[in-house]
Amino acid sequence: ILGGMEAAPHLRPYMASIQIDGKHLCGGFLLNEWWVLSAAHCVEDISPGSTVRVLLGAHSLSQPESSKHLYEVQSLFPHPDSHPDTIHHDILLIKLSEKATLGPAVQPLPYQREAGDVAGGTFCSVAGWGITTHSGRKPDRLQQVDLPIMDRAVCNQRIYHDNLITDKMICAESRKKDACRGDSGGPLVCNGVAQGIVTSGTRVCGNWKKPGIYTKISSYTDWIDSVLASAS
Ligand SMILES: CC(C)CC(=O)Nc1cccc(-c2cccc(CN)c2)c1
Repeated sequence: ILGGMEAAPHLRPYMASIQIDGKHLCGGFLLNEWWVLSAAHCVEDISPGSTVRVLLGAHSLSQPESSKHLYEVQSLFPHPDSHPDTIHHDILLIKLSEKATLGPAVQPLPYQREAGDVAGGTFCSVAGWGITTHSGRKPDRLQQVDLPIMDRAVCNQRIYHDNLITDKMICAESRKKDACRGDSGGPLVCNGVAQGIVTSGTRVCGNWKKPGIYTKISSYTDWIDSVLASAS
């Protein structure tokens, strides 16, 4: 997260750290006791031998916290139409190997099921353990930032993303404040509801000419329901 601040500890109890061999890779968030939502690009480069785990209940990645619990993963479901070299359908469902123990620091986050667009100018928030500087500084503790949504028609102008943004994506402004490497997969939360998932998009951070691109969750509710029904 660029241009943000340290989050209040455990006030975002849905936040997940997706870890490979004990190292933070991406964000994610808890849908219910068995399932976490994240971004497909997060798992595209995982070698067969490495182990994916999900850390819940954390504020600090390194310090012991009574609410922290590292969960094994039963299965990964990247969207079937996701692809390493496109930004479409960048969404991933993760089934935990055991039911997450809920508590004050571990809670699911409701997500938008109804079709429709968040109005341009609406302030939403993003949180994550992604880099906080352009030089790649990695925070130990969860960071957050508030960002205004950018209307899709504006975001598709040539000076911005030049018709790259589909109706399955959301744009948010990126001037100085932005999500960045390691924040992919985290939720874009508007009025307490997850509307989007952080995607790497053009892999640029903090440049107003390249607004942040978020997978629009309400475009994928049928897919989410079908995976949860098939794998539960
Ligand atoms: C998918 C990961 C395993 C690899 C990765 O994340 N790369 C990467 C590199 C540079 C910027 C970003 C990035 C993330 C989130 C938002 C944005 C856009 N502001 C960029 C992401």
